[in-house]
Amino acid sequence: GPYFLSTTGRCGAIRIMMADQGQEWKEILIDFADWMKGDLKASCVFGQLPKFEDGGLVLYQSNAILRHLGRNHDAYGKDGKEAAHIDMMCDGIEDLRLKYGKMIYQEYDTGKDPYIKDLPNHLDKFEAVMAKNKTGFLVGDKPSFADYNLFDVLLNHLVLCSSCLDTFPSLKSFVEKMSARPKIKAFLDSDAYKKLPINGNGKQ
Ligand SMILES: N[C@@H](CCC(=O)N[C@@H](CS(=O)(=O)O)C(=O)NCC(=O)O)C(=O)O
Repeated sequence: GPYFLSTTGRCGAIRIMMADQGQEWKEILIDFADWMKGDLKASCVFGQLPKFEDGGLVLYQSNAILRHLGRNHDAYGKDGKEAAHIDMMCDGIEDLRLKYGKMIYQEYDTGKDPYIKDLPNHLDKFEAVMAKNKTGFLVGDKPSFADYNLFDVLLNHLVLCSSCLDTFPSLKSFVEKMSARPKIKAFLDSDAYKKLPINGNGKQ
């Protein structure tokens, strides 16, 4: 099965997607001291983790890994139009992930409260898409890699602010339904998941 060298920040959606598909994987969480020695970093295409290996395939870039899993597990839409919309949603989620990461890594103490205050202006966009699609997923009528990506981002934001979905019923229901999927529930309840920090600097 797949094997990946992970960091903390951008592997949550990958793990949840593989868990939901019943895929076993091996994972090495690289610790900061080892990383700072530099030789592993020098071997990474972009000098960054996660690194994902699946048979002979070696991939970097968390969203490319999600798309690879989407293609291989029928989680990339039923046709080109759905795939395009799934790509669009994944890119929108990436924009939110970048904002969240900037706050976490660069300005947590001063930026957390303003970030939480502004958060509804970003979550309302995903609420509208989820409410309009009516299937309980972002695009089409079954989970795509964009759904696993959104689910991970929302779980992280619920740790940051437990009430952040209280005014977004479609997103709240989405999180409840995804959390209740048997293989995801088992994974989220596992010690392996619980011991993982959300972000590399320990802030959440
Ligand atoms: N666009 C890349 C970004 C990867 C990235 O930022 N990796 C960070 C770790 S994390 O933020 O994803 O947790 C890293 O390797 N940082 C170490 C370094 O840049 O030396 C992706 O999506 O995978």
